[in-house]
Amino acid sequence: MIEAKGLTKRYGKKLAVDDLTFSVAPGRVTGFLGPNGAGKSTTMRMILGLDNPTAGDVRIGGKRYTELHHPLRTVGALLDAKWVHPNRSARSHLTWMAKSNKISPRRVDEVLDIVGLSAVADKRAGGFSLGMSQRLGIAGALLGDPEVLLFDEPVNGLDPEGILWIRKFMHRLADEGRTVFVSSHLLSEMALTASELVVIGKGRLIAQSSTDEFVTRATESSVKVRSPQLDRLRAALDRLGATVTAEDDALLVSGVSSEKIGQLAMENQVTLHELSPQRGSLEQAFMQITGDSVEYHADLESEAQRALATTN
Ligand SMILES: Nc1ncnc2c1ncn2[C@@H]1O[C@H](COP(=O)(O)OP(=O)(O)OP(=O)(O)O)[C@@H](O)[C@H]1O
Repeated sequence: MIEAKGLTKRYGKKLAVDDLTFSVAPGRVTGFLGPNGAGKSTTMRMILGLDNPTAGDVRIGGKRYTELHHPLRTVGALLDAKWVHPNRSARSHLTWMAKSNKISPRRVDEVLDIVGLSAVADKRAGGFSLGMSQRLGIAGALLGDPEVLLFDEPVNGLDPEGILWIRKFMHRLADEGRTVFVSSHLLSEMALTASELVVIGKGRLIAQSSTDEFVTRATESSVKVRSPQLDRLRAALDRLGATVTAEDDALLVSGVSSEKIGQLAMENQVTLHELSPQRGSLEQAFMQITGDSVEYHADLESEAQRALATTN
């Protein structure tokens, strides 16, 4: 469990992280979304004790990072996959990490196996592809068998196979009951990977909710209706004040729930061939929410606060 309360970081005049309060629960993958410069890396660095908050605090399992006796056994992180010394082999890099954290050298072979690098364990890390480097970084994060894992943009630059591997791996870690917090600006990827989202913009919290809720709340929801008596249904919808658009042999209705449309159809003896709520994509939701419109920001911030109030 990660809990941030009023987390704030100021660099000179720049407020990089502004009063962030959110929590990340175990047993699921939580995505950390925000446009470039939103403050994701700064937040992750504060979780890991690499930067001190200007105000507020962030705890892992109730403790600040600096209070953890064996940090690597509590929290593992992949921040930058390319920080490994290029002349070191994967095994010697991990052995060095294990030694300096009092972790049994046996664990090195275990994590190499978990991430599928056993066959290249003695090769120079400098010759690794990005995908292999990411796996090595993840092996390092797993060394202490930690409950909490942080990944900063883990799929950046990976090919589809590498992306799929990371996605499945995150799910596996969450299924093992771990807390998995992963930042990305690849929204469609997050929609497939994360079941929960923490969304920030300009250092501030915009939303914390399930991925489904986030998309439904942020994109205009409409309902597609097909019927052999569309004209009659349309007239009834017009009387109700719904917004109706004709689309091929169907109507797209917004402002009225699918339940209400079904009820209306029955009351007007209209046969329905389709009644399907249309969902927006995570991209649409994200662009709408983090777009530059100040008014919209204000709206969603209060909406986010309401959402938080109901979950607290
Ligand atoms: N050490 C620093 N000194 C001054 N400003 C900083 C420092 N680190 C970050 N910033 C600024 O703080 C803001 C947040 O940066 P941060 O890297 O946390 O964002 P991010 O969401 O991770 O962005 P990206 O997706 O581009 O990595 C940016 O405006 C950045 O320029």
